[in-house]
Amino acid sequence: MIGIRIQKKLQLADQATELQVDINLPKGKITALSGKSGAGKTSLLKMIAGLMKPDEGLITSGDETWLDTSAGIDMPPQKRKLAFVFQDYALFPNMTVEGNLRYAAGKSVDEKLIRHLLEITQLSGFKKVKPLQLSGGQQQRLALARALAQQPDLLLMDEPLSALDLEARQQLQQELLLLHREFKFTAILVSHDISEISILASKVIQLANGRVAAFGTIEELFGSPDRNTLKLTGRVIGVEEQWLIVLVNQQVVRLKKQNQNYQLGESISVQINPDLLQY
Ligand SMILES: Nc1ncnc2c1ncn2[C@@H]1O[C@H](COP(=O)(O)OP(=O)(O)OP(=O)(O)O)[C@@H](O)[C@H]1O
Repeated sequence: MIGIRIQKKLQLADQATELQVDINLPKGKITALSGKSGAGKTSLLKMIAGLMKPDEGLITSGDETWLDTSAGIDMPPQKRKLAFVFQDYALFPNMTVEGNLRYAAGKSVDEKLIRHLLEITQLSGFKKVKPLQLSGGQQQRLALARALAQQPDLLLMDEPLSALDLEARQQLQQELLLLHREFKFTAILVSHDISEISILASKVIQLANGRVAAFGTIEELFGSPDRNTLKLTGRVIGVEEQWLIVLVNQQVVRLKKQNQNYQLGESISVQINPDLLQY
């Protein structure tokens, strides 16, 4: 488990002047971090990574303490076992695809892991190619593979797929899911995309007014009728075994099926947390 308790004075978008977060991240799961622009999502990631100093805080990863301001502990970023994937791929342009992975793996290169990562991200045929010769989707796959080659305790992803077009994005979501099934890494995923969150994350942290406004499963935040939810009309655009894919407010949402009799194109009533529809 990764324990995160931080406090920092910040001028946030919704007039709040302090970011205060106290959460325990479940191990081996992807947790989504959502909130409006300027809510403090990137700042929170930077503090976890050691790139921004909180006024007060305690961050632990298993038995390791990454930060404890009361004890004067502040582990430098390179010592914290974490990896990043950002929107802009930040790859080493002068190294080949394989070189990028080897460099990330460090001194103790696990050849089997490198081969496997190349295979699963469909980059085996591009081993000797430099990143700039790859498509956007391939570059982002390489960025993901490179992050996993580091075998981090925590993977931080800040809108990793938002620069890609819809098709590449949906494909990468599936691959990310495959990679997660295989490697069971613990991750935080900043995303504004409800369908992406519902596909990839098992829990969602919602930041608002400098606080954790909600922290729960997708169903708890998106679909529970006893919460402060909005009733909207959506159109069924996909029917899966347990899930319905619904277009609502120009967004694609994945909802648990209530019964078996849904038709493609049918209008249905859905209940959604309104805060999650305002981006
Ligand atoms: N180093 C810093 N010192 C002081 N304030 C900062 C610093 N970095 C960011 N901020 C402020 O903190 C607020 C939150 O910014 P942050 O980038 O964390 O938001 P965000 O939720 O990631 O937004 P977006 O979704 O637009 O990326 C902003 O108002 C920003 O101006």
